[in-house]
Amino acid sequence: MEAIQLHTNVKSLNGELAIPGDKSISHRSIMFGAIAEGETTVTNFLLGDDCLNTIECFKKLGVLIEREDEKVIIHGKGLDGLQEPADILDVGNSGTTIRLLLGILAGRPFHSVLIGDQSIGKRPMTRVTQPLRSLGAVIHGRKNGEFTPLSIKGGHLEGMEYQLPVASAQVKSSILFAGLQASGTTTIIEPVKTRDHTERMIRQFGGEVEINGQTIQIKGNQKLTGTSIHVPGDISSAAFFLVAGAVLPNSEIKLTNVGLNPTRTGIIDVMNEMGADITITQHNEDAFEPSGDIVIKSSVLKGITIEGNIIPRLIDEIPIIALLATQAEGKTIIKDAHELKVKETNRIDTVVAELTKLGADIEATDDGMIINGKSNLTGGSVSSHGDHRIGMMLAIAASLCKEDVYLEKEDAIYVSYPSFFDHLHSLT
Ligand SMILES: O=C(O)C1=C[C@@H](OP(=O)(O)O)[C@@H](O)[C@H](O)C1
Ligand SMILES: C=C(OP(=O)(O)O)C(=O)O
Repeated sequence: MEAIQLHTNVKSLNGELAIPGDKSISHRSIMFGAIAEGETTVTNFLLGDDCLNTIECFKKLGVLIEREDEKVIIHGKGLDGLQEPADILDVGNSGTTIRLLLGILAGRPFHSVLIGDQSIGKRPMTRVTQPLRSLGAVIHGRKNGEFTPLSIKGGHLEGMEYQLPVASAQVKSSILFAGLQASGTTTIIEPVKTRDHTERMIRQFGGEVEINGQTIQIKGNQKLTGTSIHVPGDISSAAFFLVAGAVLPNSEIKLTNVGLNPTRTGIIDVMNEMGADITITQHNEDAFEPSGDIVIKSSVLKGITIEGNIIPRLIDEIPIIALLATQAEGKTIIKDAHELKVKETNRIDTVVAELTKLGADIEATDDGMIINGKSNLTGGSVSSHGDHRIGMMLAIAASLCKEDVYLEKEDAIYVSYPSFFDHLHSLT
C-alpha cells in the first residue's frame, strides 16, 4: 500500500483559515432545494466527495442542478418533480446521503436502488428502513434492509409517533423528510437532542415544524419554496485546527466564518473545560445558522470526563478530541459514545489502534476510550482505514511526532475537507 510521509516535529502553526462549508448543511441545501418549488442558490457549498455524491443522486432523480465552484443553483420542481431514476443511486461513502435520501424517496411513488462503497455496506440501515416501512414505504435490502444494496418503492405514507432508539440526526431527518409527505402529523421524540439543521432548513424554505425540547412535530403535504442558503464553515473541519493550535507550541490560528449552531459546539465546551485558550467572536446569532470567528492559541490542558448529552454535539470530533487528550495532563474518559462503532469505520477501534502506534497511552472501552496524558508521540506507519476524520486526526498527530510518520489511504480526506493538507501547510 502506498503511503505519504507526513510533516512531523512542527514548531508552531500560525495564520488564518477560511474553513470550507459545513457538510451536514451542504447535503441538506441540495435536498431541500431539490424538493422545493423554484430556484435555490447555495453559496460556500462544500466540494467534498460526500456532498458531490448528493448532487449526483438528485441529478439522477431528474433535478436540474448547476454548479460553478462553491456556488450551486438547484432548479426545484417540488416533490412531484422528482422522477424515477434510470440508474442506481450511488452515495459513495456518505451515511447522511443515503439515510436522508431514503426519507425523501419513502413518499415518492417510484422505484429506486441505492448503493454505496464498502464502508456504507457495513453501516446499519434498519434504524431508517424500519420507521420508513412503518410509515408505509416498501424497502428491500440485504439482511432484510439492514445493509446496502437497498431498493425502495415509496408511496402513500401515514403520519405516526416515533421514539428514536438512538440519538441520530440522520434518522430524525430521514423521518422528517418522510413526514413532510405523509398524511396527518408525524411526531419524533429524540432521546438526546441532536443537530437541528433539518428543522432550521424546513423553516428557511417556508415550511413549518414544531419543536418542543426533544419532541419534533411535522405536518404532511407541505410545499416548500426555493431560497438562498449561505453555508457556514464546518465546525467539524475547524476542529482539526482548533486542536492543532492548542497542542502545538507558539501557535495562534484564526478560523473565520465557522458554523456555531449550538447543537454542534460540544468541541468548544470540551476545549474550554480542558483549559484551552479560545476566543470566539459571534457574527450573526439570529441567522438561520449562526457563525463566527474563532482564535485558538497554544494551551495548557487538563484531562476531563466527556459523557452524556454532550456526545451528539461532538460525535464527529471524538477522534481529534482523543488526540487533544493525549496532550492534556491526567486522564480523559470518553463515555456514552457507542455510536462511534458505526461510523465510516469503528472509530473506537481505529482511533485507539492508530494513536497507540504513535506512542499514545489510550485504551478502548465498550462505549468510548480512556486516554492518559501527557504523552510524547513518537512516529510510525499509520492508516486512515479509509475514514476521513481518522486521516486528518493522524496528520495533526504527526505534527507532534518526533520521528517519521507515514500515512496510508490519505485520500479519504476528500470526503469532507479536500483542501485540508493545503490549509495545514499554509500555517507552517
Ligand atoms: O445528520 C447529519 O448530517 C450527521 C449526523 C451524525 O450522524 P448520526 O445521525 O448517525 O449520529 C454525524 O455523525 C454525521 O457526520 C452527520
Ligand atoms: C459520520 C460521518 O458522516 P456520514 O455519516 O455522513 O458518512 C462523518 O462525517 O464523520
